[in-house]
Amino acid sequence: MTTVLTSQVKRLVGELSIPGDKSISHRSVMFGAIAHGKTTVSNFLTGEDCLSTIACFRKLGVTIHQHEDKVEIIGKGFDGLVEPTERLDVGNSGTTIRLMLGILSGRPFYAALEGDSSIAKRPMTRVTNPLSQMGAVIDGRENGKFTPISIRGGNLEGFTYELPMASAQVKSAIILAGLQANGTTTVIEPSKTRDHTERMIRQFGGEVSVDGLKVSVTGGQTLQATHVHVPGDISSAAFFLVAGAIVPNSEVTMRNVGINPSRTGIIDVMLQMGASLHVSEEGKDAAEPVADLTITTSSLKGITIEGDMIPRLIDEIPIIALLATQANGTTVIKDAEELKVKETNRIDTVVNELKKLGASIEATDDGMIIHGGSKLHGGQVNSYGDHRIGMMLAIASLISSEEVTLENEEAISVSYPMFFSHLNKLIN
Ligand SMILES: O=C(O)C1=C[C@@H](OP(=O)(O)O)[C@@H](O)[C@H](O)C1
Ligand SMILES: C=C(OP(=O)(O)O)C(=O)O
Repeated sequence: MTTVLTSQVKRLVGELSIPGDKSISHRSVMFGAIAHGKTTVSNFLTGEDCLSTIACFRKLGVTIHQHEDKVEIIGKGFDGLVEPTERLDVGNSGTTIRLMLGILSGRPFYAALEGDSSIAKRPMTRVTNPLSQMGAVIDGRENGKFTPISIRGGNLEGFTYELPMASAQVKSAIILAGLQANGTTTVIEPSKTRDHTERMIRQFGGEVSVDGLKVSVTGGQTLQATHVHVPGDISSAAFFLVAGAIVPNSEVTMRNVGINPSRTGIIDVMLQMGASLHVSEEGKDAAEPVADLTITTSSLKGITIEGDMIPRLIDEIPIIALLATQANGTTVIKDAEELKVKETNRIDTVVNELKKLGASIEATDDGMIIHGGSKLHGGQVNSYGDHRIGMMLAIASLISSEEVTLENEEAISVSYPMFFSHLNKLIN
């Protein structure tokens, strides 16, 4: 679908309640399914990715009731999962397929997994290799590299694995397998990635040991059902943080946003660039910290973003690139090769689409260089089916001097179905 976006907006003012965190919503269903008893979830994200996770676990025999953002999962432990009679369709969701492979690797049955045309291009050996080493039998297209993937789980042996890339999905898949393995499983990360899986193991009464970049679990633990209140998604809030910073005379407040330190790179980077961003009313929402965020328009300066900062803001790089087009000076983003294996190659799509609107931006092997101070003009842009690219372009349009049309706008409902209604609330 093609849509005409709103351009030349004078100011954004108001308050938003940001929908639930996508990573935590996926995990709430998965942990609810492998725990014993009735897990209840509130503020669940009803984005398409999380609905795919619910659909897959129903096919694995789990009873799940969902009404809007309330979910109930009747868990019967790992042993309660049954062989699915149909393929498991993960839609557009990398988190669903990779974490689910971790769970299935210890189950004594066969399952086949597939997703959409974007999932078909995303690398799976990063999870299938370590899970095979632990004892699962996995195959897939092109010698196991891509979907469709088939898996027959089995008796797993714990091991120690050094992650070749900073990936919370791979870390989580191995930990979920480790919970079913003989002995101890240890994952060593190159940089700290989001730790929602580790936090959730504890929330469900399990044990996990974390020592710097080393995470270990012992197999055979029994997890107990609990209540999960999902905090607002900082990756969704990021679009309005940037919008509030670059649309003149704006002031936007977002309530109850998750501020887990493994996710707050966007806050650190915006403050370093000179954004007027205020973090208040900090509290702890069960296992995860939350806060209210207020952004007002300010002048910004270019910076370098690299190293351990990258995993802390990996999904925010498209919107940070837009922010950088409005800063004084140059912003350099390095060490972000992982962007090439997301819903699209996000180095290429960000650079190509922002160029169409007049940005001065170039791709590098591991990131991009953005020269600030660009006046954006109108044009026809495309999300290429990538929700974060679609939302970044909708925010770019707010400061464009002419009409911007967006192709494949529907991708946005993967992570933020109410994105346009929230945006319109701030415009009016
Ligand atoms: O574990 C998770 O919930 C996620 C981890 C990240 O992916 P990688 O692990 O591939 O970096 C992130 O990009 C994705 O949106 C969600
Ligand atoms: C990369 C993302 O998600 P996933 O890997 O779950 O598809 C994302 O939401 O930006």
